[in-house]
Amino acid sequence: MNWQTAIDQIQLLDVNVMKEAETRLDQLTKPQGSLGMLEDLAIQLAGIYQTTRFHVDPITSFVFVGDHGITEEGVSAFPSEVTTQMVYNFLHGGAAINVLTRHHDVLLKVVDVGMKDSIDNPRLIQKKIGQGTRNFLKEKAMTQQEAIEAIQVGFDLGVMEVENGAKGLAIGEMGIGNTTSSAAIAALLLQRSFDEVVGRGTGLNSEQWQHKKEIIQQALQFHNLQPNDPLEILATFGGYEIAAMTGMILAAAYKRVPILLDGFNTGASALIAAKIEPKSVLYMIASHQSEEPGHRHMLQALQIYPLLQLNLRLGEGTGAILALPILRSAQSLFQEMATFEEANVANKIVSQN
Ligand SMILES: Cc1cc2ncn([C@H]3O[C@H](COP(=O)(O)O)[C@@H](O)[C@H]3O)c2cc1C
Ligand SMILES: O=C(O)c1cccnc1
Repeated sequence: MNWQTAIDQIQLLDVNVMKEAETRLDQLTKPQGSLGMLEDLAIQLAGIYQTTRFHVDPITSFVFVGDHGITEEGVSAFPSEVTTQMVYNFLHGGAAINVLTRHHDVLLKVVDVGMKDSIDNPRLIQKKIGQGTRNFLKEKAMTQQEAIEAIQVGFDLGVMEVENGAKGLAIGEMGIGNTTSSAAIAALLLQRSFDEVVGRGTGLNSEQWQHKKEIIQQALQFHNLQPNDPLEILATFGGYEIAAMTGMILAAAYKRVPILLDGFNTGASALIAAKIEPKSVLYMIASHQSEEPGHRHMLQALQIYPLLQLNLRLGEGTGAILALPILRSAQSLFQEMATFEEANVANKIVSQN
């Protein structure tokens, strides 16, 4: 299915099931609202799945990989070769996302959407659209057609995963230089200052951070785009992996499953998805708030609230998997707690006089 056609079918959450969930939550043996955001989560999940008997497992975690031409400008603390080196690490099971997905029983899939190099390994899903993006200080990172195709990659993988039984999707990325792409997207879409949305990525010092801000400022001036054309913004400043994650978000909304976001780069994909189809936001779960300063502003603009704040600044989908126990807990509490009536617990304050 073409994603541009499919998104017209994205629906709102089921408000009737959400009301049913809310009523049940208020009958459970706890003061009303005392499970805080876990209650909001249970209600959101019921609305997404259109049933109060929802199950969030199995969840599949995707890492989308792409290289970035903007690395020529010295915007990352690491050389761009690290993208490929980390893909070998993913394939051998040694990266943080490998450990977390193993620990939490989640299937991990790694997708080459736009690496410079190619790795011939059956465990790497081959969906290369281009060999790294172009340097967006000088030209558009991708053509609109490339961006559309990269969105389709993520969309198709998401749809297929849900059709094969996944009840939820988690996204993450690997691509040296991609926080520069995401910061440019955020600066434009959020209309915020460079100090607010440009961070230190993998660990720039103050001088390098200043340089990164200047590069982004120059690039924004050079392309001079308006904030109302998400595809053009994505093509100009984005990456193949950022586009593919946008596609997977749209697929989750289309197939009515939750999409667990991670940090700053998934946030950029989410901003683009929200501009393309605002209803997609209803299916998003903000797992955590990253150390990248712009992430907070992204989540605020999307009006989604992070479950965790662990000072993570890694990516790969790590924060998404760390939030999974909270989703599972929300589900179990909602479905297994006794009601006041079942447990014979008084649910009204007894007057003292
Ligand atoms: C060893 C290593 C593992 C990573 N895993 C994720 N990232 C993260 O850092 C990169 C973005 O930061 P910047 O824009 O500063 O290059 C992305 O690949 C992101 O996923 C990593 C970075 C490194 C160095
Ligand atoms: O917030 C993130 O996900 C992040 C931060 C720094 C580098 N890469 C990713």
